[in-house]
Amino acid sequence: MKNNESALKPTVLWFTGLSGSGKSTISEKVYAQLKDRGYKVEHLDGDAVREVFPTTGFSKEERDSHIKRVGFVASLLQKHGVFVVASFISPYQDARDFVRNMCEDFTEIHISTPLEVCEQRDVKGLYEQARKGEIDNFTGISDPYEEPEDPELEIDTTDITPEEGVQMVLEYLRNRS
Ligand SMILES: Nc1ncnc2c1ncn2[C@@H]1O[C@H](COP(=O)(O)OS(=O)(=O)O)[C@@H](OP(=O)(O)O)[C@H]1O
Ligand SMILES: Nc1ncnc2c1ncn2[C@@H]1O[C@H](COP(=O)(O)OP(=O)(O)O)[C@@H](O)[C@H]1O
Repeated sequence: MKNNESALKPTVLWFTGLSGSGKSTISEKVYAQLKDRGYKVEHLDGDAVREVFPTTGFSKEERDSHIKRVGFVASLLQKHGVFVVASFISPYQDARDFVRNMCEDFTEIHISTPLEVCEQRDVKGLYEQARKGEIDNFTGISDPYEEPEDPELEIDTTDITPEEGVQMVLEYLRNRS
């Protein structure tokens, strides 16, 4: 491994948080860092999975099935020694716990950037549409987000750079190995 660092133990790095909180930005960089260090790693992202399965909606039932399916895939990959970087809003505690219990090694990372900051960023213009009532069941506006009860790591991206967020994740992985 790079710089003779001791090997990191593969886990499912599960990024949860509001739209625009920074899940994709940080998780893509963590994915690249792990790959660069020679680890087997896969990235599962909400938007990418939903592009393949466009009929998946945003009711609790649909979100829960979607999260349990991708969680199952993540658990299989991790069991075979692959790091999994998963970024999903995954707003419900029971679905996240279901995935945690299914995985041999699970690391919940709450990207806890507050709603006001996410809404101000409005990366995709979705908050504006949700406020106008043009999108139903929008997390944080017209649908709940249940804050993780006991995440392994919490990162608020309001006043940090994406690189600082990545370093927090890598430091966590080094410390637990
Ligand atoms: N109603 C509603 N609520 C929340 N998000 C919405 C909605 N409609 C579309 N989008 C877009 O879908 C992305 C979230 O997909 P996920 O699979 O991560 O969501 S979930 O885990 O099933 O809750 C999310 O992407 P991110 O911004 O990357 O989180 C949005 O772009
Ligand atoms: N420290 C940070 N970490 C992650 N994203 C940040 C940070 N600071 C600012 N941002 C910006 O916030 C936005 C987050 O969007 P994105 O990663 O798509 O969020 P999500 O995947 O949670 O919807 C991006 O435009 C990104 O450049």
